[in-house]
Amino acid sequence: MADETQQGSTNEANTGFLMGIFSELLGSPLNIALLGVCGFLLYKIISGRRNTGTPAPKEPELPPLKKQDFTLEQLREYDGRRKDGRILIAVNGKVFDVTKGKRFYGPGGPYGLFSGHDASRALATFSLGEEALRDEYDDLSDLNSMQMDSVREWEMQFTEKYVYIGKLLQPGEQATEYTDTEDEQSEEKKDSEKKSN
Ligand code: HEM
Repeated sequence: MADETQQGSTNEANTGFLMGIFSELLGSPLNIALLGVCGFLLYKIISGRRNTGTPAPKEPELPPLKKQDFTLEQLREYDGRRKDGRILIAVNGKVFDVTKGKRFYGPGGPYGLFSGHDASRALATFSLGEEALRDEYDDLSDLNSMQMDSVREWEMQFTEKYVYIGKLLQPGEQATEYTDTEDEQSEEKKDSEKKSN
């Protein structure tokens, strides 16, 4: 009996706690807007993943890109709408081929605005607004240490998942002349990644 009474008050406490979180979440227009954005992103990610019944014909994989560095202008060409649909994104000064993540970064995808851009500031500040994507080279010098840690974490995630193509060049910086051996090395890395997947 005492157990039942205790159980009852624990349930009440839990319900009260959940109600508290719920009213906190819906308590301000900003929170409601953020919940809306998150819901929209989840919807986009889930609907991009959902099987429609008839499997889409598999698109041929693009040939690997030669190792090379990019200026911001050159990077912009790779937004998934031009250049055979290839998509490149820079994170913390490194350019990655994210074409295989087309459902995220392709036109209409939840993170499509990053395509052909340096996404470092947007990722560091958890922002999906245009203001986080600069037209000029962004040295990120105004970000705080937590935001810089976050950029480095994203860089690690991208390094694990996608192929690194080259550096994002600062204004006036010369592009590196990569040798064919370096290209072969990145090919070998890609092959061994494919085998381990
Ligand atoms: C709060 C709302 C958000 C929700 C619910 C959400 C949800 C998700 C989920 C479920 C995934 C994993 C998808 C998968 O692996 O299948 C994902 C990946 C990702 N999200 Fe979000 N997200 C949110 C906000 C954001 C924001 C604000 C940014 C950037 C500023 C962001 C950037 C990313 C990136 C870059 C990926 C990785 C895609 C990849 O693997 O290449 N997300 N998100």
